[in-house]
Amino acid sequence: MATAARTYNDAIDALNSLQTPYAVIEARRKAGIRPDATSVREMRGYLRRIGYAPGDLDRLHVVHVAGTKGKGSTCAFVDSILARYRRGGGGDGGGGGNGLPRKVGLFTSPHLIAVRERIRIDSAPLSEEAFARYFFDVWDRLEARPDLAADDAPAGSKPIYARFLTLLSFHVFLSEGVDVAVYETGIGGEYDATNVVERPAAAGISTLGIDHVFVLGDTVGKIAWHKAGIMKPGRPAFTVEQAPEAAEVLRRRAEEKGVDLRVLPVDPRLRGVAVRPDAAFQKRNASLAVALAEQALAALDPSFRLDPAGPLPREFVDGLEQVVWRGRCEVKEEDRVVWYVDGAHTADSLKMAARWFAGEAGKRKGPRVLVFNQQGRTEAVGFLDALCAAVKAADPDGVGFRHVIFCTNVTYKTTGYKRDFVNHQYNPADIEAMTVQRAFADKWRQLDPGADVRLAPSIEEAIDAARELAGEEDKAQVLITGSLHLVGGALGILERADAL
Ligand SMILES: Nc1ncnc2c1ncn2[C@@H]1O[C@H](COP(=O)(O)OP(=O)(O)OP(=O)(O)O)[C@@H](O)[C@H]1O
Ligand SMILES: [Mg+2]
Ligand SMILES: [Mg+2]
Repeated sequence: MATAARTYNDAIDALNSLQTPYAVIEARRKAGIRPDATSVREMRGYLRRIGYAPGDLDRLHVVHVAGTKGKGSTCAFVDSILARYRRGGGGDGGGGGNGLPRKVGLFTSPHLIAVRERIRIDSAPLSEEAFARYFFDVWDRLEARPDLAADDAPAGSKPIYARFLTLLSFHVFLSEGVDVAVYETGIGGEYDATNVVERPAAAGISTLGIDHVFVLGDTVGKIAWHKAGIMKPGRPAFTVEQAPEAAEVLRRRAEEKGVDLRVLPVDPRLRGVAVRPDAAFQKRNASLAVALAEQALAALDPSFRLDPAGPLPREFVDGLEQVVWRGRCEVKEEDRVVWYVDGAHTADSLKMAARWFAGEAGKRKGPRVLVFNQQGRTEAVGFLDALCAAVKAADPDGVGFRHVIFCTNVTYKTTGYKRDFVNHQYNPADIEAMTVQRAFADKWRQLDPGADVRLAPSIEEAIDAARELAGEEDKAQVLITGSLHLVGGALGILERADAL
């Protein structure tokens, strides 16, 4: 990388060069190579190479969140609550002086609209300028000290995409004086890049289910083992009610580690708090967030305690009710279309999304339309049954989706991918031939022979096609779901600008 190239776009190009190519992923899969403890050792090596020791991360009072579903939502709730306590910030919590957060960091994945939204300070995505500057700091430090910690991180090497971003977040937050940072794990927990954090203010495990089977295992128990890896001895840990197999693994792992793991029911203090959507899963996320935010505030001010008998302070209520977490259960209304946008991409979360859409769209007339993709995951064919059935069952006419459009995640018809969405991890030949989309279409025709099933080579063309499907009088009711990349691209197109 030439040192003259230093813009945001240059940073994203450099970052994209750290993606593991499709061929390498395939080779590893075939050889059965899974991540193991070397990944965290490697992270420690890189951390040292960019100038930090794991103990430096203690200054961030990290709230660490793992889980199959609801990680991002839980993190967003915690961030939004903490924002109300920021010194000089939002609510009247700002007057208190000591013991309040000065700056709050938020690290989430994947991104919806732009890479830089994964690293936020005081809820705002890092600016392009700051992202580029910090990005090349880290890049240069890695190159300047190739030999340091060569045992853990091979000399001359660079960390892969997600690990680089995690290192970048530490550099950003420590440089900016962040004193509470909320961290979403990438994949799993035990071997996740974020697991270099040794003394979190609190760890939280959201709802467990099946995802990333190749890396984490094919049962909820095996998956729970990985997620449990973020719990640290002597540090507070929380989870929500889980499937029995998962609950048992979490309990055992907590015991081994000497962690007092608290299993939270839906918090009764949420009664009367308008959490959106008004669904059980979101109340579980909110319950977890309340406990995590309380621990974070207590880490800065040991006298901070919520009244267990309730009610929640205004700051908590506002934080929960006013959270902004885009691409999840979003509704956007146009002249001829109501768009329902949700980034669900696992079997369980797609069921939630279908139920949510069926409930909302059920209040209106107009043809129901599905825009769906899930690139590179053939098992997603199996997610379509529940989606089809849930929407059909909730339709008084028993029709369900009248039109179904399967598209790729290519953003635009003519110019291809937005830079932030370039993905080397999928087989380009499959995208070109629309292999997965064809398999989805075949499946849907079996599930519902009455539906009009189509393919679209890009998100833009899928949206154009959906707009044509509005009834004479009634707006088309369009659910866009299956992939966060699809949803992010769609929001960018619908808003004709970066939705950031
Ligand atoms: N606790 C939950 N249980 C089941 N589904 C959920 C839960 N929380 C959220 N969802 C669904 O999953 C979608 C993604 O939520 P969120 O971004 O919070 O999850 P995540 O764990 O960060 O997922 P990702 O794997 O994309 O990082 C939501 O739009 C919603 O449909
Ligand atoms: Mg995931
Ligand atoms: Mg997420």
